Amino acid sequence: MMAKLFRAVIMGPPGSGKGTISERIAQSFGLKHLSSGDFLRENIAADTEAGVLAKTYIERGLMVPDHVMTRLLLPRLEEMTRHSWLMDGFPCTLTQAKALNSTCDLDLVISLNIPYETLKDRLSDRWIHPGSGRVYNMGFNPPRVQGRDDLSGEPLIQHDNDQPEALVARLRHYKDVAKPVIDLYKSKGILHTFSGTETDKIWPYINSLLSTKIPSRPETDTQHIPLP
Ligand SMILES: Nc1nc2c(ncn2[C@@H]2O[C@H](COP(=O)(O)OP(=O)(O)OP(=O)(O)O)[C@@H](O)[C@H]2O)c(=O)[nH]1
Ligand SMILES: Nc1ccn([C@@H]2O[C@H](COP(=O)(O)O)[C@@H](O)[C@H]2O)c(=O)n1
Repeated sequence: MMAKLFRAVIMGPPGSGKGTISERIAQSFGLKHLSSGDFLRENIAADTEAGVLAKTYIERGLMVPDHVMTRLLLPRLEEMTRHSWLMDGFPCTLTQAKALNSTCDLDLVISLNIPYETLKDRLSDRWIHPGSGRVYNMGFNPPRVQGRDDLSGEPLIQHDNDQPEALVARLRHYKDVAKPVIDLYKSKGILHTFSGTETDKIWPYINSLLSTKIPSRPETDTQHIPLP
């Protein structure tokens, strides 16, 4: 018999650990990790119409407009009729949340609440493999060879907008746009907020919450179909 599918969203400011925690959730509970940042990078690499448009915003450190994000992501989510998934980085505005709402019913929203000083330290030490989006941190999860991606051996880069000067504006923007989204999910009774400075300390709480919501790994109960 097929298990009930589970739909979750993870929210948080830049550097709060959404990607890191999503990977752990995906591994432990078999949810498909869908990253809005990865979708954007795939579309940019493939030169799609939405990708070309999105690139002009990302290059300037700006948020991609709602209509581009929804046009890009909602069709992908609609295809995922047989998967449990965890969406990372979308929705991040009320317009995006309302659009997602009209596509599916979410079971759970995880919101990460991480102090500014922690975000600043993490991001100034974040290194990225531009080809895959794989993320490293020189203290927390360093690459095996300094400055090189573990899988491809290609050089890692840092983003200018991860540096403290740009971060203040990004965080202010996040707070403004995320507040009504958080309020919406709170009013639906599906919001769970986790605060702290270390992913390893937050993770056990998220793990036990999900253990009460997802009885078994979905891929043992559903057919596993790769993403198109
Ligand atoms: N020192 C430290 N670094 C961490 C911890 N958790 C995650 N990181 C690192 O912090 C950085 C940000 O983590 P991500 O998982 O990319 O955060 P995110 O919320 O997905 O960030 P955005 O993609 O910018 O939205 C990465 O370099 C991680 O390796 C932690 O507990 N301690
Ligand atoms: N809802 C979103 C999500 C992301 N962006 C833009 O993509 C960039 C990369 O995203 P990551 O999650 O991989 O950091 C991000 O800096 C934004 O420019 C967006 O606009 N809207």
